[in-house]
Amino acid sequence: MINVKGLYHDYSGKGKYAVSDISFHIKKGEILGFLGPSGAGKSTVQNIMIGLLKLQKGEVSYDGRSVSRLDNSFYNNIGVSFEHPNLYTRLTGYENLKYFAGLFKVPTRDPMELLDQVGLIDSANKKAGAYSKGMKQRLVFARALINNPNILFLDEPTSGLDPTTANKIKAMIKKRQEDGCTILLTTHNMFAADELCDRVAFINDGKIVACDSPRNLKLQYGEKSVLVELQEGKEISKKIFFLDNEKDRKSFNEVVNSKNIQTIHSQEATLEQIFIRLTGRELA
Ligand SMILES: Nc1ncnc2c1ncn2[C@@H]1O[C@H](COP(=O)(O)OP(=O)(O)OP(=O)(O)O)[C@@H](O)[C@H]1O
Repeated sequence: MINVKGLYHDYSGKGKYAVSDISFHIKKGEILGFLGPSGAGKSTVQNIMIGLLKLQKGEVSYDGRSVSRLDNSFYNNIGVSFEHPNLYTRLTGYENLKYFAGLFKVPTRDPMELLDQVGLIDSANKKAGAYSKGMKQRLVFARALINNPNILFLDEPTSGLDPTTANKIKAMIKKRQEDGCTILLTTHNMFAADELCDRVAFINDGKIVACDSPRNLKLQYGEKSVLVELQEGKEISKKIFFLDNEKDRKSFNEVVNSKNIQTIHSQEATLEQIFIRLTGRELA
């Protein structure tokens, strides 16, 4: 569906690339996560993909059609939710959605229904300028869905939201996916990436360093280990056994046979631990 090949971008024009040799694809109905720290190049790629930044070198295509040849019909079918809200602050939440709905030449959603779904129905008639940061973010998210897009670009859709609201937004993203929408989700948040994405691309210093499903990344790069709580006399102790290590495996077997085990937990690597292992950098 979406194909990106050998993408480079140089803001300075002096051969200093903000992103270089970026290649990936997104299948129809798939959620691909872009996970990386600030300045890694996530927004640069996203902006080239939606035509906000000019394509300098490489290819970006939608069903075989190059981004440099896209017309208005493309914009009728995409939804974009940026991290930094760009809203009409003097218009109410409802008016913002109504205004944006009017820009599309395709059937649009009922603004009130969307405001309800993102938990803003009680603030529908308040000016967007008086909204809190999290409310603005939800309004921008609702705006991205107003035209029932086939392709969604979401930048940090759940950052800074309380868990209940974040779960609502995640459920809406999943619902869009079930309806066949293809989604690029950009985030620093490994939990959001793990929960929502079919595949995750780790991006660091303008390059993709790994791209696979969260499960495969964990299997390929994580260390398999188990944490065991043991009762020894009156004492309870904890031990970690790394299952790729033969000596640890033997000791683990002995412990299992000793019947002193209170609890066993498998220790799965997190996407952040794998990111650090691959890049030497933290996500935050
Ligand atoms: N308009 C610009 N002019 C010059 N350099 C830029 C511009 N925008 C981004 N950059 C640089 O390009 C690199 C990649 O930035 P980008 O914004 O794509 O990263 P990001 O991963 O999206 O970061 P964040 O998570 O903070 O949004 C950084 O070194 C940044 O300083």
